[in-house]
Amino acid sequence: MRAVIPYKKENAKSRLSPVLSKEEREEFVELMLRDVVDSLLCAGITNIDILTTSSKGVPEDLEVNLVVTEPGLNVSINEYLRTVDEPTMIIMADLPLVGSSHLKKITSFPEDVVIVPGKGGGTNILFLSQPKEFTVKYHGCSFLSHCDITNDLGKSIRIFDSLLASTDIDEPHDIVELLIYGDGLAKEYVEKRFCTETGEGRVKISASSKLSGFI
Ligand SMILES: Nc1nc2c(ncn2[C@@H]2O[C@H](COP(=O)(O)OP(=O)(O)OP(=O)(O)O)[C@@H](O)[C@H]2O)c(=O)[nH]1
Ligand SMILES: C[C@H](OP(=O)(O)O)C(=O)O
Repeated sequence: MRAVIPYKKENAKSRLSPVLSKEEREEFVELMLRDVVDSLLCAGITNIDILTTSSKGVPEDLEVNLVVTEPGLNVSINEYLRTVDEPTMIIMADLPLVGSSHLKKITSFPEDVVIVPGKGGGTNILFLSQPKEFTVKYHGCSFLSHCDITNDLGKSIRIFDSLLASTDIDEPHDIVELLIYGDGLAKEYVEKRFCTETGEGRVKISASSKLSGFI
């Protein structure tokens, strides 16, 4: 079994630009990557490929294999899948709330394809028992696309339903979940910059006292 993490550091997480500078986002995405790698290793998944647009963006101390590709998420993953012959987990780098217990559970299901939905119709994790046959289609409503692709292949499917595994950190309000439920490096990073604001309705983030203003 192996895992592949698509990873682009350059100008990462542009949707967080209202609350983090380019340098901060690039620092933050690296910490989220470290959290994801840590969860994989804790789950016993040690064969980890990072599919990256530049080897310079990946910390040298991580125990991973680098696969450097041209930009383009779908094309690079689909090329990669043609080269693998064992069950493969495609896991995004922006999942600091995913824990080893989720990953162990995901790899224990008997279905051909396990999908962890992402917020807003995305796909956070795809676990493929036969990756060579599968073609991914990220962006748009990729969750439904991946269900359709699985059905068209005549494969069985399991949807893994989990708040923490389904929370990808894309937009400023996602940082609330990281502040509440996180326990890794990415959580430490946001704790220094933001705090939670409680009132009526959902918890919000605001800039911590060292920074100014509400978000
Ligand atoms: N290898 C590779 N990975 C990518 C590419 N684009 C995004 N990724 C990774 O794919 C995953 C999901 O991407 P997004 O959530 O859209 O992340 P992003 O592109 O940094 O964020 P936005 O700029 O806000 O869209 C993350 O792990 C990214 O690091 C790419 O062109 N190539
Ligand atoms: C890559 C994309 O990520 P999102 O933009 O939903 O974070 C998806 O899951 O299809």
